[in-house]
Amino acid sequence: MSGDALALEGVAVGHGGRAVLSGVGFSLAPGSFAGLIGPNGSGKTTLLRAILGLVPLLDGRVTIGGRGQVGYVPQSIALDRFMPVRARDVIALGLDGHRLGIPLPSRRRRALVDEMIDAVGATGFADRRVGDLSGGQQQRVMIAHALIRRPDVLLLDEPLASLDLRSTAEVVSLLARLAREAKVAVLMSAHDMNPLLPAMDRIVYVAEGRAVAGTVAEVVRGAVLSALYGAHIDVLRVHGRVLVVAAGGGPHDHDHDHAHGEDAMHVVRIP
Ligand SMILES: Nc1ncnc2c1ncn2[C@@H]1O[C@H](COP(=O)(O)OP(=O)(O)OP(=O)(O)O)[C@@H](O)[C@H]1O
Repeated sequence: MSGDALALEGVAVGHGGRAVLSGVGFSLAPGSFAGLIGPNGSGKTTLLRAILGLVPLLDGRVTIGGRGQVGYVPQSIALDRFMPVRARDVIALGLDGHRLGIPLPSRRRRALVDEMIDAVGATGFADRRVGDLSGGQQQRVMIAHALIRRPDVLLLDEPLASLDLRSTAEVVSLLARLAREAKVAVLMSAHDMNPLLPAMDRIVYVAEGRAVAGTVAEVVRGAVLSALYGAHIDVLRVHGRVLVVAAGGGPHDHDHDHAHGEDAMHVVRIP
């Protein structure tokens, strides 16, 4: 653990005593940017919620470094379109989370909020109602909300879902820069690793109840993923994108098959 922002050892998580994932072990240094990648239903949300302490561990240990602070951007942010709350108010609410005792003086508060607005590039829309903002702008607001208390670890659950290509690339590079500059370890889940490839220092790949972790070069390999899936997997690199290809079964249009395991992401089946 020494010096790590986050360390998991032999972690098992699940629901109602039944494990969804087990034997999960990895650590993240401060300032690192990691992707938690896996098919729909593989346990990404459950693992993030377990790191937060919202789901009990069935086994193993989670250690948070530094001051032990974790920030979280949950999967779906239901922002009421007509809620009369400005982006800067949502960011300021992040300061109040668990704060007992004396509130911050308002000038100090405003300075912290302005600093965060600047850090996430929200200056142009900080005074607009959150409900009127685009998905990418709302994501920036929620990232600022989670970061304002300077957590040691920032967890984000599918922050790229529902963003267009351009906002996706912008949010990924923003998170990678914030990780480095704020020395926070960022762990974000995604079912497609491709948007994260330019930025990811580490990948935690979950499937079939287990996880493998390391650098992209170590993990995203046919032999490693075949062992994880328990089936022959090829990793193809096409025009800078990674395709994870499983032999067997019929050809799949994975965009229309979100209900089933690996087919719901970047796994293509070759007959
Ligand atoms: N509260 C719950 N009670 C019982 N089972 C649950 C609960 N939440 C999730 N599960 C089950 O645990 C498994 C993992 O779900 P989880 O939401 O962690 O996966 P995920 O990888 O985040 O999926 P997605 O990408 O679709 O969000 C699934 O089989 C799901 O049905």
